[in-house]
Amino acid sequence: MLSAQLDEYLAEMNLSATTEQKKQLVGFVEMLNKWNKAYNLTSIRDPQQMLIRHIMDSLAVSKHLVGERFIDVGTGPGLPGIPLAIMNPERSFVLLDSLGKRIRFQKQVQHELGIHNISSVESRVEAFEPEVKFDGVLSRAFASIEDMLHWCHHLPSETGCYYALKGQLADNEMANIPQGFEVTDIIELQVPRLDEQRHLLRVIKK
Ligand SMILES: C[S@@+](CC[C@H](N)C(=O)[O-])C[C@H]1O[C@@H](n2cnc3c(N)ncnc32)[C@H](O)[C@@H]1O
Repeated sequence: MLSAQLDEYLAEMNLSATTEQKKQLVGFVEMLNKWNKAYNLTSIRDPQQMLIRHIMDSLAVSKHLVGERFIDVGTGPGLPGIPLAIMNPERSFVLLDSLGKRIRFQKQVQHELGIHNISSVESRVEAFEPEVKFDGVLSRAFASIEDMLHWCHHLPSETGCYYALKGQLADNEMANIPQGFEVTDIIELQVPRLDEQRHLLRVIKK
């Protein structure tokens, strides 16, 4: 059931996946569903809705990414980082969250599903000092854009940028982009079976 739906949604989004990648995406939904009862990972309880609201929602940004090294800050159970890592095996993803139980879940996903291009870090983002900076700093449902840019100012490389996954854009949020940063793109995203606004904001340091 889930895999038939996944095939349909991937085709609608014009994304192609190998049998192994599809197995991993469905496996991730199944693990979210199983661990959710004990770990409270997401308020969405129905696996079919998880597929739409978590997996496809994350994958909607896949074709807009540029570069090789990414960090997903406030990733929670690994969103959007894990679906993006599965579909972009040539890129690496650091999944950062301050809550230990979410990190434990991600490590189990990595182990059970054999995802080799992710590493999980338990830290507050403000305290995390990476050895090598990132081409892309991603976040979904993490903070206002203003706070995200303040807290993550030390993470992108010279040519790196921020990708903020947003629902409806709030005027006051857009008016509060801190000095020294510039929104270069506002991209409307389409997620199959989701009749809600989704946007991707790309921001650079000026
Ligand atoms: C609402 S959840 C969003 C999870 C996921 N990105 C998603 O889209 O479902 C926000 C996450 O940010 C984490 N978080 C909040 N403040 C943080 C900080 N300063 N540093 C690292 N993680 C933080 C929380 O532990 C939580 O898992």
